[in-house]
Amino acid sequence: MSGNQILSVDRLSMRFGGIVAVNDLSFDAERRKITALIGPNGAGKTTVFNCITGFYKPTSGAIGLTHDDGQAIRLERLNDFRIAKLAKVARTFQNIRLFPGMTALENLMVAQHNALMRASGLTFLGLIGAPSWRNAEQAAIDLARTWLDRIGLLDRADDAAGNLPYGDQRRLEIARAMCTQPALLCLDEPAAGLNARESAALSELLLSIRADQGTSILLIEHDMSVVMEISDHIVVMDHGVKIAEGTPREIRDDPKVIAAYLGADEEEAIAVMESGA
Ligand SMILES: Nc1ncnc2c1ncn2[C@@H]1O[C@H](COP(=O)(O)OP(=O)(O)OP(=O)(O)O)[C@@H](O)[C@H]1O
Repeated sequence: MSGNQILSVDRLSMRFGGIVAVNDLSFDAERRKITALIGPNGAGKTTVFNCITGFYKPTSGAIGLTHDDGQAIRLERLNDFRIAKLAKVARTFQNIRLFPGMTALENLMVAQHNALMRASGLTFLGLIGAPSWRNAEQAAIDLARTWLDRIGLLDRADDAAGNLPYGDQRRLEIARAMCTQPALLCLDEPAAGLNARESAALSELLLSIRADQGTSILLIEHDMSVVMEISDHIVVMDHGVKIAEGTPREIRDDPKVIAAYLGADEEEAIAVMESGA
């Protein structure tokens, strides 16, 4: 870690009645890097996302986000709307949540609703067609079209989002999140259900977002080919706790991680590794 963190999760815990979904978890995500949060089913990954994005109020712990200009924001004190607006954290969900009856372009325009409402003077300037509103609307259309182009869907701008192939819908969701111009992009299993070609396109898109926009990315993903290829840093959870963190190479060779995925203990995992299985 370079000390240039955008996100700092400090001793986060989340309980649901008797279930401890996240237990005293601490990790950092570095600015302009891709950090992956991995672990077996039920490890607590989505719960961490829900705490970061304000869908859950953590039982205890702190979640700090620091903008480029040094402004520090405590996310656990804000609701989801303010986290999106003030902290500029955007997310996607495990299940696609596009507006299926709206066009691809319209889905990207909706994402810019807050900026457009401000420019419209809360609709008045929009109603009279003021130049400031028209400029803002054109800028929103341009941004939406830029992202459609980036994901290879410009020629399908006017098609209903629900009619697009599954892999295209996944990329459209990411484009929609990017239209909010986030500082931190949180993606919950973006490769779920994708074939090998679509997964490769996704990896390419995420690497280009990191390189071109300088956006910091936090990624939950079960597809290890994607995780190992694009992550700068990996945090591994099991049963609500962090069991390892490091580079893809360090994580790949960690017996604790292999044991967690096999549902075995560490010694069995070492035996599996040594057997070359
Ligand atoms: N709202 C909730 N109420 C009760 N229990 C919950 C709630 N949300 C999550 N849990 C429990 O917390 C634990 C962690 O769940 P979580 O969905 O965070 O895991 P995950 O690592 O994201 O799993 P997966 O990879 O399967 O999506 C599970 O035991 C789950 O049943």
